[in-house]
Amino acid sequence: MLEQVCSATPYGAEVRDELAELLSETTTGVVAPLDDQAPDHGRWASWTADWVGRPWRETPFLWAESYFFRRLLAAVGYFEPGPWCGVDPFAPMKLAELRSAATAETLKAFDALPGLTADERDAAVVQAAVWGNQADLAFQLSTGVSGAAGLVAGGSQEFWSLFDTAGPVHLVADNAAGELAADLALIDHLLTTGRADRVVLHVKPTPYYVSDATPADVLGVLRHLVELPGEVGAIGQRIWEGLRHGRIELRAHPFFCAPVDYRAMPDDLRNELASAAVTILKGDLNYRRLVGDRYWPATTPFAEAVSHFPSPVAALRVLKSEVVVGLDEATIADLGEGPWRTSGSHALIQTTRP
Ligand SMILES: O=P(O)(O)OC[C@H]1O[C@](O)(CO)[C@@H](O)[C@@H]1O
Repeated sequence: MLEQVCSATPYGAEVRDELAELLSETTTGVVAPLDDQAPDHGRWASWTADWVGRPWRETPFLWAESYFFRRLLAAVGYFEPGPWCGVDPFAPMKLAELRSAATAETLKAFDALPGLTADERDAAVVQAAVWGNQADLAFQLSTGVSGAAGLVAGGSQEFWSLFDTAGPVHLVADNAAGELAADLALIDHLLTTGRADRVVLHVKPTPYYVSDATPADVLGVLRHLVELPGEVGAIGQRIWEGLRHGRIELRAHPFFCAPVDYRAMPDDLRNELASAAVTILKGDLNYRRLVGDRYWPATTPFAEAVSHFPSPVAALRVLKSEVVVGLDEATIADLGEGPWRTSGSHALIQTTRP
């Protein structure tokens, strides 16, 4: 990943040296504190206090991944006044993904939506939002992604049955490019079918996990959509208007890049999500932060694992890590010992109300 970052942007020797030091520290060294004065310094000081000075290999994986991305941004001068201030080191990868043949195919598929029955449309937009999560650049770098084998839990009907109360729907997004386009199509469907009268879209405040969506990526995807013909262009236009008129709100709370799970949500975010009719959480990392990043027995009830969450929840996720709950014994027996938990070949839709 660090090599990709170096070849995607012509950083000078100083930045390249910082990245080389980060590689050496994270693979063989001990955790160093942040040495920048970015506005989030104080927050990170409390999240890192327990781990500074300890070997990286002893730190919890969820924490290590997040801190690695925070340190990577510092190393490329993202927070310091200078030429690289605010320059997203992953932007070239995200742009390439948005312009790729695979994304073009995903977007083209949305043109079929108007010709489907209402039930088929319901199923198609949920399916696109779930499997869009396969397109994840950090994951592709670490595994080389495989095909889609099937859902291990839930389905479109279970998902839609959750939308029977008034109030805003919150969607906590994951990756940019094709996945975000599918999420925007889902938001459009929520609004056009009257399942939601307002949607709040949460993205990351700063670049993260290579392909995670930031506000700049939302604009990039939206500009791409509105230039396309057909239904996908119409979806882009409606989302654009939704943002202009407040039916859709965009947020980038700092907690979405925090190295801790959702049990530690700060009060402002908790209070906001408490008013949600439903919160939709996309992707593997959000799932790990939702249920807790632990090797749970897979039969642990989903409702039990997410009982701390302040609103009804729908998790849409491709499985990319060992963490999974809410499966039944028969499904686990069918899946057997293979790499289904981590290969990206299986997905799930899980819902619950508090
Ligand atoms: O983009 P997503 O679906 O959150 O996936 C991110 C996942 O990819 C990895 O970074 C690498 O497999 C996992 O650690 C992480 O949970």
